[in-house]
Amino acid sequence: MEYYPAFLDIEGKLVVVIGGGRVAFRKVKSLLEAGAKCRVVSPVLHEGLVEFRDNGDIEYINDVFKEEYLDGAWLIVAATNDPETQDRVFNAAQRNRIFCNVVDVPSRCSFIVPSVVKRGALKIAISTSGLGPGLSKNIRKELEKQFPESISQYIECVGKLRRLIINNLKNDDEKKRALKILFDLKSAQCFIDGDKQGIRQWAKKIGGEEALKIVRNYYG
Ligand SMILES: C[C@@]1(CC(=O)O)C2=NC(=C\c3[nH]c(c(CCC(=O)O)c3CC(=O)O)Cc3[nH]c(c(CC(=O)O)c3CCC(=O)O)/C=C3\N/C(=C\2)[C@@H](CCC(=O)O)[C@]3(C)CC(=O)O)/[C@H]1CCC(=O)O
Ligand SMILES: NC(=O)c1ccc[n+]([C@@H]2O[C@H](COP(=O)([O-])OP(=O)(O)OC[C@H]3O[C@@H](n4cnc5c(N)ncnc54)[C@H](O)[C@@H]3O)[C@@H](O)[C@H]2O)c1
Repeated sequence: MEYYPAFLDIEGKLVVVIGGGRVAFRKVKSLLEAGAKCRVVSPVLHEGLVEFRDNGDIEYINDVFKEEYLDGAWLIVAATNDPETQDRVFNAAQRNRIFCNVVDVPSRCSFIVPSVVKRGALKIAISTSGLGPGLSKNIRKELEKQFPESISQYIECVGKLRRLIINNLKNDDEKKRALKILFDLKSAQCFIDGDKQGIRQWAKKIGGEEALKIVRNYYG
């Protein structure tokens, strides 16, 4: 299967999760982190989901799957341990043209969930197209070592400096030159190492005093 990778704006949109076990909990957790509204349908709930329910983080329906519970969904996750229910959820989703993740049958997923390295605005999504989810997880752990938390500040700086370049430099060649320096990965290493002098030199080359002011907010 050749998948089309994309990042979804799921903020405030309803995702219906059928099933309330460990896998449902993992999917709900990441959906909530992305700002989705979650409706969980299951007669039994994993302890993490009980906590979400008690905190008012999810809408909980204490019942077995019924098609009407899919009303209003942008996405559906079928995370039960019952193959017949998984089939019914998938068929209803197909009929209604709603993307559906069937956690135990890759061939019945109209979307699959990647493993994700999260470093502020930087998200590195990893998938094996369903061949080895455990491998995706281990690749994530390796990449997390290469991209420590401090890289989040670098990404924030890059965003601000890029706006500065776009707003201030009208000459195409100058803009290109500044963007090339901006995106040079050597500067990422300066942030990882806490190399203030390197960061200042980088900023100065990009946009002089104005750029320096921006990075000073992060590194004095
Ligand atoms: C990435 C991650 C995202 C997430 O779930 O948030 C994710 N699975 C994760 C972990 C994980 N899943 C499984 C294990 C045990 C080891 C192993 O089997 O490998 C572990 C490891 C663990 O739990 O430690 C078992 C498993 N998974 C699927 C099946 C069904 C099958 O393959 O037939 C079975 C067998 C069930 C059984 O045996 O009954 C199916 C899928 N799992 C996917 C995603 C999609 C493909 C992703 C890709 O393209 O790589 C896909 C197709 C559908 C989907 O779920 O979207 C998350 C890691 C998050 C992280 O920590 O970074
Ligand atoms: N995709 C993945 O990442 C992944 C990882 C591990 C396992 N799995 C597979 O995912 C499935 C779920 O795993 P789990 O560990 O969460 O299982 P689990 O047994 O902990 O949970 C299953 C849940 O489904 C609910 N349920 C059963 N029938 C239902 C129905 N008709 N309507 C609503 N809810 C119903 C149960 O109440 C329970 O809460 C299993 O088939 C497992 O093999 C997938």
